[in-house]
Amino acid sequence: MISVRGLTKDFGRVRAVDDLTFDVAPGTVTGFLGPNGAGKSTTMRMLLGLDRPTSGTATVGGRRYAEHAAPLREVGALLDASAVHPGRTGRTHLRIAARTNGIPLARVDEVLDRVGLTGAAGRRVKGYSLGMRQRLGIAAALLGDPPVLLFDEPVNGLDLEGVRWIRSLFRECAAEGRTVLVSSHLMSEVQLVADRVVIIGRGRLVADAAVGEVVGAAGRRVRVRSPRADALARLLAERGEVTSAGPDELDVVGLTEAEVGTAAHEHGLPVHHLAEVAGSLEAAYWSLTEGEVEFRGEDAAAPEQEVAG
Ligand SMILES: Nc1ncnc2c1ncn2[C@@H]1O[C@H](COP(=O)(O)OP(=O)(O)OP(=O)(O)O)[C@@H](O)[C@H]1O
Repeated sequence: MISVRGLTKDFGRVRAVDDLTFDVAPGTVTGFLGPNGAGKSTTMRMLLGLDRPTSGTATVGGRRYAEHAAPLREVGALLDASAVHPGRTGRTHLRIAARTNGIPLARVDEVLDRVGLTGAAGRRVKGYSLGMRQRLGIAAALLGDPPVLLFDEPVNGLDLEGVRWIRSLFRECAAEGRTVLVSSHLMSEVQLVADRVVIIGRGRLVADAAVGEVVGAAGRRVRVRSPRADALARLLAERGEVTSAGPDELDVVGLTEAEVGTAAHEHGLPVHHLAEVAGSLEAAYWSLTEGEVEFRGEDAAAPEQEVAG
């Protein structure tokens, strides 16, 4: 269980985290989202005792990091996969961590196996690819078999197979009853793997809810294509909210597929395509964090996903 209460962190005049309160429950994967500079890393660092809160508390299992007798057994974290001595082998890196934390050495080979690094364990880390370093960082996080896991941008540097692997690892960890908090800027990735999301902007809480709830709030719509889109738009505008989605294409909010199809049919307007479009986490994220972003391109449009059928 992760518990954040009134957490605030100032760096000089910059308020990086601003009165943040949320919980992350065991048995779930929770995505931790926010624009660059929103305060995700700072929050994670405070959970790990690496930064001291200006006020408020960040606890794991009911205690601050420093209050745990054996912190690696309580919380495992992947923050910066490059923070490993390059001259050491992967196995040596983990053995040192095990020894200094009173963890049996036999655990080292178990976690190497779990992250698929057994074959490379005897090689020096400087020869590792970015993906292998990520795997080593994840092995270190799992070393103490902790009930709470924190991952900061864990997908960075992983290839497609690595991404699939890490997705299933998160799910397995949650199924084992662990609390898994994963920060990411890859919205589609989070939508695939997370049960819940905590979204922050400028250090403040923007959303803390189930993924489905957040996506639902972004609003589903019906997309319809017709060679007589103008006439159809006039007709549908009497009943719902209609916007142009491209040449001959409309998006309709407030009507079902059946209502759009029936209305078109009744007025003899041809329809070449008709489908419900699901709101994506990305669309929800943009609408929730609008105004929370300090630096953003002019046309950061949010792509949507079409629901099959
Ligand atoms: N050690 C520090 N000294 C001064 N300012 C800092 C420090 N660490 C973070 N900040 C500032 O605090 C704010 C939050 O940064 P943080 O790295 O926590 O955001 P983030 O959400 O993790 O962003 P990103 O996705 O870019 O990693 C930013 O304005 C950042 O510049």
